[in-house]
Amino acid sequence: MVLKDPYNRTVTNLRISLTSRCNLRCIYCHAEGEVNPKEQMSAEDIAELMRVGVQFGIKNIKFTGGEPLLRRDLLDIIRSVPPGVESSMTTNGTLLAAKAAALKEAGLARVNVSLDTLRPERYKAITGKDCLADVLAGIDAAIEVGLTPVKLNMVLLEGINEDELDDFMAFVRGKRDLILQVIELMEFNECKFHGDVDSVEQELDERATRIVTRRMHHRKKYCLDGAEVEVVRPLHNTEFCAFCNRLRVTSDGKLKPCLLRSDNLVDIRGKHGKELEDAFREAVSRREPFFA
Ligand SMILES: Nc1nc2c(ncn2[C@@H]2O[C@H](COP(=O)(O)OP(=O)(O)OP(=O)(O)O)[C@@H](O)[C@H]2O)c(=O)[nH]1
Ligand code: SF4
Ligand code: SF4
Repeated sequence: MVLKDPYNRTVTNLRISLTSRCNLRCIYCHAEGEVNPKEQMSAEDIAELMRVGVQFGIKNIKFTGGEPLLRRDLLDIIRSVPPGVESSMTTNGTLLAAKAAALKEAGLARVNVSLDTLRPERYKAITGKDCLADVLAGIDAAIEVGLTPVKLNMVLLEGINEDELDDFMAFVRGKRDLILQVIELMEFNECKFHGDVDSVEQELDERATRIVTRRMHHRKKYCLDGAEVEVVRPLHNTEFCAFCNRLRVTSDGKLKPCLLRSDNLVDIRGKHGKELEDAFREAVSRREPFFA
């Protein structure tokens, strides 16, 4: 049975934050909208939630964080993804190289890697750590073992990396396993680095040889000179919200109907069986497009 919210949006995508911890300190981090959680869902609770989700029509599961690779039981969690469901993970990539093969073997389909710059000194300025080489090794390893397509998540930051768009396109050009995602910064805490995604879209509109509209969020995917570029522009974008099919789960066990709201969460801590199913239905019924 596939659940629909009151705005006729089906929910097929479950995004589970596995931890709020991270080994980086990005200047713009929104921590998936979580505010200092103290608890963490157990692997067993996550497995049960995924089974309930599948009962209600979930087809894709995304593991996020913080940094999901910091969870010691990550492989167990991936192994418990129900059959027939595609699982993927968004990671900062710093710890990926050594773990890519095991992730693939456990059943993970693909990864998205956060990478805002290809220049070591900028990487350190943005994330607080001088470890760009580790991330690049992680991307190579992910491609090598087939965690593909690997999407590079580049958050557009004014005055910091807007001049690197062509470098990023050159980086993904001709590599069928690599997709560039240019992401609009979401300002949770007054952040002054909001890059101009509209101009990027305009430029891509002019240069692209093919433009595809994805079902999810109606995101645009541009093909140009052998490079594939997707633009993620959520702010004040009513179409993005109208085609949102995602339900989030915070690392401490709350269903979160919208990334940008924290006032309508459904607590699932200690809930099992019928109670958990009811909570799932309740969370879907609380979903509203943020920008309407
Ligand atoms: N407002 C909003 N932003 C989102 C949503 N989903 C993803 N984003 C933004 O998109 C960025 C990239 O998301 P990822 O976790 O890498 O995954 P994705 O690109 O959305 O999903 P896939 O294409 O399935 O890999 C996130 O950091 C958010 O900034 C959403 O539902 N609402
Ligand atoms: S890698 Fe992601 S979770 Fe970690 S600090 Fe950066 S933005 Fe936040
Ligand atoms: S802002 Fe909320 S409703 Fe809009 S796309 Fe993001 S999660 Fe969905």
